[in-house]
Amino acid sequence: MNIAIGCDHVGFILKADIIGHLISRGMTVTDKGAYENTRTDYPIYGKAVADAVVSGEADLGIVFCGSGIGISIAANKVHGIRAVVCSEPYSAKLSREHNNTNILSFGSRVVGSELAKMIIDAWLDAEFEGGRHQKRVEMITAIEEAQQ
Ligand SMILES: O=C(CO)[C@H](O)[C@H](O)COP(=O)(O)O
Repeated sequence: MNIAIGCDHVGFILKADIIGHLISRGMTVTDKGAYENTRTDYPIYGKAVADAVVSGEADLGIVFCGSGIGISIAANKVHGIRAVVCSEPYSAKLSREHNNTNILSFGSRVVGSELAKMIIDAWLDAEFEGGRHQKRVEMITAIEEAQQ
C-alpha cells in the first residue's frame, strides 16, 4: 500500500517520526513535503496529499499540522477526499468502517508520536463496512457533484 504524507512546519517533526512506523508496517511512503520546518502554509500540503489520493498515486494519505484542522479542511476541498482529524484510535477506526475516510490528519500540538502510531494502526487495520454506510458515503459524493 502506498501512503502519501504531508505536513506544514508544525507537523514536520511528527511526520518524520511516523515515516519509520509506516515503513515498518510494509507501506510505501510518498512524502509531499514540507521537507523542513521553516514556516509555510498548510493548504499547499493538504492539497498535494489529496491530489495524490484522488489520482490513484497513493492509496491513502496522512497529513500533519499544528491542530490537524487546517490541513484536513484543505484536503477536504478536493473532490473525492474524506479527511478526518483524530486524537484517539476509536474515531480513527470508525472513520474507516463507516465513512471510508481516505486521509487521516493529526495535530502535532495535540497528539504525541506513540499515540499517533496507535491511531494510525487503528485506521489502517479497519475496513470500510459498506452496507448501509455505502449509501451515506454516496450521498456525500452527490453533495460534491452538485457543487461542480
Ligand atoms: O494548525 C495549523 C492549522 O490548523 C497550523 O499548523 C498553524 O495554524 C500554524 O501556526 P503558526 O504559523 O503560528 O505556527
